[in-house]
Amino acid sequence: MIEVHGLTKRYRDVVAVDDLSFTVSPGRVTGFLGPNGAGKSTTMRMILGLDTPTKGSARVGGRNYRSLAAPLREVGALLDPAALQKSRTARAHLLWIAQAGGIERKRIDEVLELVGLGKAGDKRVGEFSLGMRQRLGIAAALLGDPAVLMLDEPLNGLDPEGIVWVRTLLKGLASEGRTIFLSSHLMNEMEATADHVLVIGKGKLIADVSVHDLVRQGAAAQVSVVSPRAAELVALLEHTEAHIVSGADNELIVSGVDAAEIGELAARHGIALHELTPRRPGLEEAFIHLTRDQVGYRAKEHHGS
Ligand SMILES: Nc1ncnc2c1ncn2[C@@H]1O[C@H](COP(=O)(O)OP(=O)(O)OP(=O)(O)O)[C@@H](O)[C@H]1O
Repeated sequence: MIEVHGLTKRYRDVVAVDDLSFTVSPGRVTGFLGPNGAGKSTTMRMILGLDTPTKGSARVGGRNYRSLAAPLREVGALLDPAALQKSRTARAHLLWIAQAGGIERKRIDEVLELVGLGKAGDKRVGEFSLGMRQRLGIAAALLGDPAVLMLDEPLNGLDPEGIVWVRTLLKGLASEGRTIFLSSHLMNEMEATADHVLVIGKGKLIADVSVHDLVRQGAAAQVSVVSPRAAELVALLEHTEAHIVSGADNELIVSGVDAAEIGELAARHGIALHELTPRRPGLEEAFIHLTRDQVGYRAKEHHGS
């Protein structure tokens, strides 16, 4: 479990993390979402004792990271896959970390196999693709077989097969009862990977919600409509509750009315439809909706104070 309470980090004139409190529970994958500069990396660095909070606290398994007796066995972390010594082989890199963390040598081959680098152990890290470096970073995080995993942007640079691989790995580790915390701004990938998300903006917590609820509540349902007579359909829809979200050429994205209503309306006027598809809003839309609401709320709050 990760517990963050009132966590704050102020750099000279920037409040990177602003009075943040949350809990990351074991047994599920928790995504950490927020736009660039929202404070995700700074939060993760403070949890790992790499940055000192201006205020507040962060605990892993009930303890401050710096007071953990065997940190690699408690928390595995992937922060910056570029921070590798290029002349070292993958195995030498892992050996260096294992020795510092008091981890037995035989674990190195196990984690190399686990991340699909079994045959690349003796290759120099400098020859690795970004995806291979991510895999090596994950191998390093798993060395101590920790109960908590924290990964900053682990999907960056991975090809689709690599993304599916990380997703399957993380879900499997969560189902063993581990705490999995990963940041990403690839919303759609997060939707398929995480069970729960924490969303931050400008260092503040905006949402702490299950992916299911966020998607369900987050955005209005939309219908995609394609018709060779789209302009006429737009004119007819203007007399209904419909809201045209976007319209390009023959394609319309409509909210406020359902597919059946649009189909009936078109049929009554003899307008052919080439496509009529209800669209389930994704995490990306839900996220945009959520952050937009937050801006309005903040503005009101500011006005009143
Ligand atoms: N060492 C530092 N000195 C000064 N400002 C910093 C420092 N580290 C981070 N910041 C600032 O703190 C804010 C939060 O940065 P952080 O890297 O934590 O965000 P992030 O959510 O991880 O963003 P990204 O998705 O781009 O990685 C940014 O405004 C950043 O410029």
